[in-house]
Amino acid sequence: MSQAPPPTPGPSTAGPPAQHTDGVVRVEHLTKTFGSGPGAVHAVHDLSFEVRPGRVTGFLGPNGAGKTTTLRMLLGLVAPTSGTATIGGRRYDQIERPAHVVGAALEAASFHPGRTARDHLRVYAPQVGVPDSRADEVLALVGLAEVAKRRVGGFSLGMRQRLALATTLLGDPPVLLLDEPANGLDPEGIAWLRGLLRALAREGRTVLVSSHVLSEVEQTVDDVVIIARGQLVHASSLPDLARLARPRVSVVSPDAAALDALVAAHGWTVGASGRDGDAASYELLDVSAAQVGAAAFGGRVELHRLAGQDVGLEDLFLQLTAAPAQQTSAEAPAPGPGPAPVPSSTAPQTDAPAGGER
Ligand SMILES: Nc1ncnc2c1ncn2[C@@H]1O[C@H](COP(=O)(O)OP(=O)(O)OP(=O)(O)O)[C@@H](O)[C@H]1O
Repeated sequence: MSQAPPPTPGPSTAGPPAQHTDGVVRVEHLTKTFGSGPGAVHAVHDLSFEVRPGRVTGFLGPNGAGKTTTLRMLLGLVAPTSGTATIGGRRYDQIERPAHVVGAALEAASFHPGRTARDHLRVYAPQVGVPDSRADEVLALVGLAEVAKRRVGGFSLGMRQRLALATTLLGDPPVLLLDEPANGLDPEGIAWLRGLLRALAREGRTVLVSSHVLSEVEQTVDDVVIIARGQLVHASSLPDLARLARPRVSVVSPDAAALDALVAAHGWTVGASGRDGDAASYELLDVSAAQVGAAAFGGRVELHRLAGQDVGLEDLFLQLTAAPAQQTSAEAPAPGPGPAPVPSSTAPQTDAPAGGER
């Protein structure tokens, strides 16, 4: 794929200036239940978070966590059961000239296969209220200038993703909501996307990017909002999330009593423990294998296993999203400039078969 030049979407190139917005995306006690009764699907439950301008925020969660439903509520495509979702303090239906305030790319956009990339954008340009020439500007921004006259039917998934992104940029919006934009991009394309999103945030835009894989956006995002089962599990800056990743040591001794005493004497934090006859196993947190090994050697405790593990961010993400939903950002040191977390309810969720509103 060809590289796009650095993005320079300025208001002067995109028609009339956007209406004033502080660019803050705010979700407050947002709940969406599809259907009712025993078949109801609790897609989003009492979800609250805030996304700030000038930063790229990863909106993360496993498949079915409720990311797309939340984005659809922000865009007025799905009515919340309760709670509010606003952009710059307004609900989507209250925003005048919304294409100049928020650009959104949800799931795989559908394009007329017989149209060229340029024509696709020229169809939208008058609706957005920008001149035709804006089509070529945004094609250049997303690295599609060379294929502007090719029919979209022959485009790869990655090229379609770029075209979807170009469409969102037509109105030069200060807020971008992108659902899995890295989907279908090759590594070079992902590196390119990272550069573009970071440049757009540097210009002061609010950039919210959803993904079900943290590692995909780890090098792109400043902040993370992590959800699971429709509820918030963590919101902070990325460095604060990284601080939650705790080193751990797995240790096994055939002498359970001796290992119990050693663990108790050192006051190590026990993540998990088990028994097998006279043998004991422990998973210890915030301690290194070298420290445990030295203590066992000094205390003459026989060990049959000693293994240290650094918990990577992806492991942490899996742990957070696998556990019952709970707010963990309070554990993180000084939240810094990340998204403001709002504790979510820990009411149990029931996943029921889909059906109802789309
Ligand atoms: N129109 C609908 N009717 C019924 N259930 C729905 C509807 N839309 C979404 N759901 C359900 O809501 C839950 C959340 O779905 P959603 O698409 O928001 O999750 P997601 O985090 O975006 O997942 P993915 O990463 O797979 O896109 C899922 O159980 C899904 O099946």
